[in-house]
Amino acid sequence: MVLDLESSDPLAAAIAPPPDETPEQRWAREQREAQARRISEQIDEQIRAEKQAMKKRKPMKLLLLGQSESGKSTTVKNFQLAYAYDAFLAERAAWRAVIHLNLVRSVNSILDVLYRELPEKTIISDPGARPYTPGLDVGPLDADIDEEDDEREYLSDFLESPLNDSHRALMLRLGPLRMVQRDLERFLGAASSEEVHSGSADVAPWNTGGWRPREFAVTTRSGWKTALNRMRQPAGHQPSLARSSSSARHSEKTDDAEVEAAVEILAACAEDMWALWTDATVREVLDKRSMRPEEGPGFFLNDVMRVAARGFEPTEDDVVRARLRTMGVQEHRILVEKGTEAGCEWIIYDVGGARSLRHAWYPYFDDINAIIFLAPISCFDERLAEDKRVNRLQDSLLLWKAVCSTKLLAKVQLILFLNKCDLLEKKLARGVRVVDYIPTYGSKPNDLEHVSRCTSSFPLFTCDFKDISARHSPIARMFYSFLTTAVDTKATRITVATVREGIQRNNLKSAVLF
Ligand SMILES: Nc1nc2c(ncn2[C@@H]2O[C@H](COP(=O)(O)OP(=O)(O)OP(=O)(O)O)[C@@H](O)[C@H]2O)c(=O)[nH]1
Ligand SMILES: [Mg+2]
Repeated sequence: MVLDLESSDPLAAAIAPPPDETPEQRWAREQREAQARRISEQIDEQIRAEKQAMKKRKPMKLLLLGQSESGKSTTVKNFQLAYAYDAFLAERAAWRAVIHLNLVRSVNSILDVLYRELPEKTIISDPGARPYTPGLDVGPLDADIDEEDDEREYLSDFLESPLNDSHRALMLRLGPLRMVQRDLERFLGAASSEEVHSGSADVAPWNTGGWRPREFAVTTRSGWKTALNRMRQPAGHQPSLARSSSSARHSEKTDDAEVEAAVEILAACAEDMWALWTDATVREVLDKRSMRPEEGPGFFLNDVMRVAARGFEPTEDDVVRARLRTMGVQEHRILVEKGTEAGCEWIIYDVGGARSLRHAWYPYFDDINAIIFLAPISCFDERLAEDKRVNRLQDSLLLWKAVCSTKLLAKVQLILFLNKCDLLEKKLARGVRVVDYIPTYGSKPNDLEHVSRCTSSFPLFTCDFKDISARHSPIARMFYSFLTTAVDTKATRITVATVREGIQRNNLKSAVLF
């Protein structure tokens, strides 16, 4: 049988010339088709030229600013997810050790609190029961305790501790996690430590001459990229020149062995960690101390059975929620992989936000296209880790004021992300009252809508930032602000797209209308 292709292909049949086409009609059709081909070739050529131009164009430079734990690095991860997914995937496995560290840190900080509920005698009276590795310290890692309070509570707790023998046994079984924390911190380097220099470092050291030239500002050995690079080396990789000596190889082997040992200990402790987290008495003790690890950075206890399992592979969400602080300034190059702007390069500078690290920011103010300033809006009732006298929201406002008034940034687009809206909502729902921390809030409704929105009748957080921008910018500038939850990757993808397009066209529309 001969198959009539033309009649069996509906498309060919649809565009085929009519069978009774006259020579004039045929001439006209061929003219139309030639014209269509020319237009199509012109469009192809235009796209090719635009892509070429995109490649040649100067990269867009974006600087992320904000206090520590405001969500800057989390925002970078959202950019990578949206525009450099392959690069994001390449780093994903490397986050495993960081997530493990986040997990043990949560458990150890809970244990610290529980140890304070136990009379000291109880802890040391039964040392043989501790399945500890020699050299392991006993007691809390956290030195940030009010001694007097502790003693007072210790005396009363001695008489009636809510914890029983099975809690004590559980705590002892989880003891090896202290060693795991230390090993992982040593392995990941300085960025893994949450220790901050306390004291009264300036809110914006560049305004008081306290900044350093760029070459001293970049931390090459201790940032989170360095930590991740170490994790990314596959087994049997070629050692780098810097680490090719036999002692370096020896220390690499020790590191690998320690990380593997950490994985084993975590897997062995998984059920106990879950038992600790879900124990009603433990929760009561944490509540009594107003301790909410689930609202803190890098919280993975709800997923402990998955995260502590051997062979755990971090998901996208895990990576976005993982916490590793930024030291110095980290540069991320994002080559847009798809879409009309494929080939366009972005350089994102992610800075360390602690006060003691802000001296490194100033050299990056030069020659940038835009700044995203992150202010964690949920922090109205918290204090700075580096200076307990300072309210975190107040620090963000002062920092915003300093950035707005910096002359070198007068023509730079500033975009404000009022971040951590999810935590703000939870806090307000829990009954934490804004007026208790910001008396001027008065009797207005204590909900997200009123706290975060800027309206003439409820001028709170957003309005404060807007007023500062209007009053302190050297030349008039538009105010762009977004309410964000950077760990919500779906919602943040939309914000990031709006912001990226806006910066590219220098014409950003605000997501919040005023
Ligand atoms: N619940 C919640 N957590 C967030 C949000 N944004 C960031 N986080 C978490 O807050 C922690 C700190 O975020 P980072 O992005 O590391 O903060 P940073 O501003 O880079 O901090 P530094 O590097 O110290 O300057 C991480 O564990 C994030 O997962 C948010 O909107 N909601
Ligand atoms: Mg960071």
